[in-house]
Amino acid sequence: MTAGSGQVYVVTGGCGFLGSHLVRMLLEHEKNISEIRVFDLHLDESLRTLSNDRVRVRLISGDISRLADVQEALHGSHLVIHTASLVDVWGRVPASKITEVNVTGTENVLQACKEEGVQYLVYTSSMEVVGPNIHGDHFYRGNEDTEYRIYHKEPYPLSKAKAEKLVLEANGIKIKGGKMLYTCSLRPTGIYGEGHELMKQFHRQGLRTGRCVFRALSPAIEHGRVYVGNVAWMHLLAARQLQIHPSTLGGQVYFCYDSSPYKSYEDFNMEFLSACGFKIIGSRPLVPYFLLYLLALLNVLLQWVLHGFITYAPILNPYTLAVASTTFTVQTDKAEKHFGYQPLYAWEEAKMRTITWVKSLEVSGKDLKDVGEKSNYCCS
Ligand SMILES: NC(=O)c1ccc[n+]([C@@H]2O[C@H](COP(=O)([O-])OP(=O)(O)OC[C@H]3O[C@@H](n4cnc5c(N)ncnc54)[C@H](O)[C@@H]3O)[C@@H](O)[C@H]2O)c1
Ligand SMILES: CC(C)[C@@H](O)CC[C@@H](C)[C@H]1CC[C@H]2[C@@H]3[C@H](O)C=C4C[C@@H](O)CC[C@]4(C)[C@H]3CC[C@]12C
Repeated sequence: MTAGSGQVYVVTGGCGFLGSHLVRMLLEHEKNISEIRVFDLHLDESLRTLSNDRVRVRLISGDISRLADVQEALHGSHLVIHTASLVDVWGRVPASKITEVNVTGTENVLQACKEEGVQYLVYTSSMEVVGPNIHGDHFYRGNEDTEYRIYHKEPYPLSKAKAEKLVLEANGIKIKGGKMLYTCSLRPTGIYGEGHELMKQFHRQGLRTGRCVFRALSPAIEHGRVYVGNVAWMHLLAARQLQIHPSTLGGQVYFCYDSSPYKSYEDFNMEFLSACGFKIIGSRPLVPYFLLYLLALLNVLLQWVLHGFITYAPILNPYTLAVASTTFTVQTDKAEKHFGYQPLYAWEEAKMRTITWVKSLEVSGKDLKDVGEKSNYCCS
């Protein structure tokens, strides 16, 4: 197939953690495309070099919350994978900004699909549109049909739930050219893998404490995690099959899953950090929950006091503690049944790829210098 004879895909948020893996996945495994438009507020110029004689990678700088930017990016395209989002549960940005990007931005994508005659939209949603809620209701090996007391108060999950609802309701609407728009929504659980910003923070934090991770969460609380490569693969397959079987996938939601083990958030992270000599201290939480909650409240107070002077957004706050302390695991085969999804990467490979990347953080030495670590000190 010569360049230019295939389809044009738009990946919003294509320079992000998931987005950049998705662009590479499309380049490697999707033979029906001739152009990938990477639409993002913050461009990663290295993606431009991924163009080859078959597929052009075109970087488009734009703001998803500006309709004109989105219309221009979607003009003449065939399909949109909408991953752009402000992922913030730490109070880094105002709630209004999260709504503007995640909800208004999604409205703009839908409006642009309608006006530009783009027939297919795959939306990157999140487990958070379901939970966990702050009541501590566990979601244990649940699926897309599991009843759950959904309760959102925080801006981020609220925005993802609103955006997903808009996307699903838009399935089947008439668009320019008399065609119909087909949409589906993918709900990843906690994504891990090469480039995960939060893992970088945990690594840096661990270096500051002599490669010791002090257990704060009960090991009995399980959190579903999914490898970024498998999330990208599921998006590719959903995009492909939405075009072939729109009545099957249209208006549907799918949890993203693979064979990553069910573990507590901390124990799962140690699967990678232990390869760098990190050790987790304590077989059960070292501090009582009420003390952790008080620390979380103190962080909220400090964030409020420092607001306007500096952005104080520590990992621990009442919301992240509640989420981390509530089991949320999925067990489903809906994506396999509807569009033949099977994880592309087995757990062992996903683990080794992630370990290789975490180890590269050490080789870069930047983290070590930042925390003044002199050697590979390992706590006893
Ligand atoms: N990371 C996870 O654990 C996780 C889990 C479930 C779902 N998700 C979802 O996956 C998607 C990608 O998340 P991620 O972890 O890769 O986050 P990320 O922050 O790495 O990527 C988001 C991208 O969106 C871009 N963006 C933000 N605001 C924009 C705007 N106004 N206009 C255009 N682009 C904008 C950012 O520049 C970034 O490149 C999001 O929709 C998120 O809700 C993430
Ligand atoms: C300070 C400790 C208690 C520390 O271990 C807390 C971990 C906590 C910051 C994370 C635990 C679960 C994470 C969330 C989960 O993986 C799913 C998410 C959905 C996604 O759409 C956005 C990110 C997140 C909310 C993710 C954020 C970090 C955690 C709360």
